[in-house]
Amino acid sequence: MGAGKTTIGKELSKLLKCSMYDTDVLIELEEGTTIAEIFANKGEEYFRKKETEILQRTEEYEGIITTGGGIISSEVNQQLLKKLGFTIFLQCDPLQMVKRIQNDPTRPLARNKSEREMINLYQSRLPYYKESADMIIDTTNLSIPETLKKLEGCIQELELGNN
Ligand SMILES: Nc1ncnc2c1ncn2[C@@H]1O[C@H](COP(=O)(O)OP(=O)(O)OP(=O)(O)O)[C@@H](O)[C@H]1O
Ligand SMILES: O=C(O)C1=C[C@@H](O)[C@@H](O)[C@H](O)C1
Ligand SMILES: [Mg+2]
Repeated sequence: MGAGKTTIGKELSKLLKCSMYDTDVLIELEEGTTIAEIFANKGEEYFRKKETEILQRTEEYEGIITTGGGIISSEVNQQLLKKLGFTIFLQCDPLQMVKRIQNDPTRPLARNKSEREMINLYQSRLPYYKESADMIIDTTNLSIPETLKKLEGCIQELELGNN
């Protein structure tokens, strides 16, 4: 959460001239309300069910799919991520992410949480992020343009390796 998936995904899609879909945005569009409202009125379990449905449906989409930070929390999503495409994990020092998102009202799991609780959530997810990734990009201390440049370089290397 707060690693920059949506921000970087959007920029990368402009650079690569391809489509970009964000699972959080798709959920909000389909539900006609915000994630904060979904969590408040229907609960996290409902949100997670919707998230899996939307992730499954991205099989039909071409381009960049950016996901919610908790997408790897379920085994079914982990399997889907492996199956659906090439998965990139934007790794970042958790303290940097906490600073960006702590108490952000749009992120229900970041509200009223201490720094320690946020870091614990990240640590509990970390093995699954790593297992689900085809490529890991460390973005710690990188600005948005620097992250984009690093990502672009890694993708180019990969394309050269595949040719
Ligand atoms: N490398 C970066 N350096 C500084 N700020 C950044 C960086 N990447 C993203 N941000 C900022 O951090 C905030 C969170 O970014 P973003 O919404 O892209 O994260 P996310 O990974 O999509 O989070 P979520 O898992 O909640 O969807 C935004 O305000 C964004 O501008
Ligand atoms: O890390 C998480 O569990 C979340 C991250 C966001 O992208 C949203 O999907 C939602 O706020 C939950
Ligand atoms: Mg996002």
